[in-house]
Order: sequence, then structure tokens, then C-alpha cells
Amino acid sequence: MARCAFMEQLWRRNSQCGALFRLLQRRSSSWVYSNTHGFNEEEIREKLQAFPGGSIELQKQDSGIATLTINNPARMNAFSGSMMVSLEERVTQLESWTEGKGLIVRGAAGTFCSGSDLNAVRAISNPQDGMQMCMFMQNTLTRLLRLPLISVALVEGSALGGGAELTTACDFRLMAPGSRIQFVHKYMGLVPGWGGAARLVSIVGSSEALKLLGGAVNVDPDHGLHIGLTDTVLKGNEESEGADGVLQQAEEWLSRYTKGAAAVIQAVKRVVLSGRELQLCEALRTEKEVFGRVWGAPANLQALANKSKHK
Ligand SMILES: CC[C@@H](C(=O)O)C(=O)SCCNC(=O)CCNC(=O)[C@H](O)C(C)(C)COP(=O)(O)OP(=O)(O)OC[C@H]1O[C@@H](n2cnc3c(N)ncnc32)[C@H](O)[C@@H]1OP(=O)(O)O
Repeated sequence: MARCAFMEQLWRRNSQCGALFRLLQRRSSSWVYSNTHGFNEEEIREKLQAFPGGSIELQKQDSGIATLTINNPARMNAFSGSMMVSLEERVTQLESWTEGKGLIVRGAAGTFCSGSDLNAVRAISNPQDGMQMCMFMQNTLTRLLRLPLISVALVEGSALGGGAELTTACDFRLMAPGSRIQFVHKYMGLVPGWGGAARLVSIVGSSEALKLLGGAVNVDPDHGLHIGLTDTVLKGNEESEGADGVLQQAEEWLSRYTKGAAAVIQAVKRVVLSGRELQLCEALRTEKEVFGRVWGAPANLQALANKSKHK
């Protein structure tokens, strides 16, 4: 609160700082936890870095679609501590990608992600570190979902535990044949801690979420479609052309929604996000603000000059 009041004062004192203010406000409003909640980011970052292994790869394409790959195949793409830190850094990079429109999150070597690296989990199993890791990952995955990009989780193989939670931090879930999403937390004596339960409720409703978590249900693509967790089922690599057919299919699926100017696609994501997360009055004000940024902007002027018809 004190930080917000200070930023507002700064903005009022010098209106030229308006753009910077809005940038900072947008950034800080994406964070769930700060030091006022007892979150010590630097300390947990350092502790997580002590558990190395794997990597998070980010590949940005000229098309405006980026691919984020969870890469730790020797451990079924489980998240080591350093991968958690790296994911946060990749999200920071994506937050300032002005040409970006879409994002595909996938795992390396034909499987999605088996959650936290259990070796790291065992080593930091005290409640204090667990809470700090939980806040770190909630902040990161909230920022991932709030990116001004349309995001899809491309699920091949297994998405287990934290991996299942990660799929809910994307706007859409595309599943390959034979893949599964399973919130196995109950079997680990846990509940989701990366924000996965809250997001799951908003995706499938509280009744289905209760079944998925209470039963640690193995959700295959058909079941996923049935309950609305899955948005589409892809063809297998062998049925599609090319060495990485599922990735190509995911790109084609996503590109239906990312055609057009980046500023407009990002605006689309922002208005839907505010409708999803905010109270109606606040969502309407945000929509007005976003509308003000695209009204009379190049894409709008171009469309007017073209006398566009929408047959
Ligand atoms: C806070 C915790 C919670 C969260 O963050 O929300 C979690 O995520 S807890 C983790 C939940 N995930 C699991 O419990 C997965 C456990 N693993 C499995 O069930 C299986 O390994 C598998 C993923 C279904 C794959 O089975 P299979 O195809 O038979 O392969 P292997 O079992 O031989 O696995 C290969 C290799 O990978 C290691 N592995 C797999 N998952 C993890 C993991 N989460 N952490 C660390 N290591 C993992 C597995 O141990 C094998 O290694 P080696 O024995 O050295 O070959």
C-alpha cells in the first residue's frame, strides 16, 4: 500500500512520469506477494539456486509466438530450484516483449512436467521454506497467466503435481493423444500450492475441481474435453506431418487467435483478463483505458483507411 501511495504521489508530481508509473503499476499489480506478506524474494531465490539442474528455454519467433520449454528430461521435466528461478526470469523477459502475441508452454522430449523436483522438495521440506517457495511460484505463475499474450499449455505425456498446476497458468490447454493431467498432490499429502487450485476452480468450476483434487483423477484428453479443462485434442506426431507435428498443430491452433497487430492482440488479452479477474466496475474502467490505447492507433487508422468489410 505504502509503495502504491508513493508511486501515485510521484505520478501526480510529474505527469511526464505517467508512462513509467503505468508500467510500474502494471508490474506490481501482477504480483500476489511482496515483503508486506512476509515474502523474502532474494532469500528464497538464493535457496532455490542451490538446487540446480535442467533449464527453461525461451524461443521468440518473428510471428509473435514464443515457445517456453521446461527442459529436465532426465527427471521427466521436474522443476529444480534453479528452473523455478529461471522461469521467473523468462516471464520477466516476456513481460516486456512488445511484439509478442502468443506463447506455447511445453515440456522437452515428449512429456510436459512432473511437478517439483522431489529431491529439492525433500531438502526444503520445512514449512518456512515451503511457504516462501509457494509464494515465489504463485507470483511467477500469476504473472505468466497475466502476460499480455494468448498462452497455451501443449500437454504431451504427463503433467503431474506442479506440472498440472502449470497448465492452469495458461489461457488454453491442448492435449496430445495419450497425454494426461493429474493433480497428484493428495498422494503426496499436499494440496496445490502454486495457485493451481484457485485457477482450476475458475476453469472447470468448484464441483469438478473438488473431484479432480479429491480423487487425484487422471484426466485423459477426452475427459479433459468433457469437463472443459482441455480446449482441443491434437493429432499424434505420427498422424501429422513433420518431426514435431504436435508443436506445429499447437502453433496453427494459436495463430487463429494471434493474427493481426501485436498491440491489438495484447489489448484483447488485457480486456479479457480484466473481465476474468476484476469486479465489474473496475473491469469496465480497465476496458475503457485499453480501448483508449487502441482507438486512433495505427491498426485502427489502417482499418478505417482500408474501409474494411467483414463478410
Ligand atoms: C510442492 C509439491 C508439488 C507441487 O509442486 O505442487 C509437486 O509437484 S510434488 C511432485 C509431484 N510429482 C510426482 O510425484 C511425480 C513422481 N514421478 C512419477 O510418478 C513417475 O516418475 C512418472 C513421472 C509418472 C514417470 O514414470 P516413468 O515413465 O516410469 O519414469 P521413471 O519413474 O523411471 O522416471 C524417470 C526419472 O525421472 C525421475 N523423476 C520423475 N519425476 C520426478 C520428480 N518430480 N522429481 C524428481 N525426479 C523425478 C525419476 O525418479 C526417474 O529418475 P531415476 O530413478 O534417476 O531414473
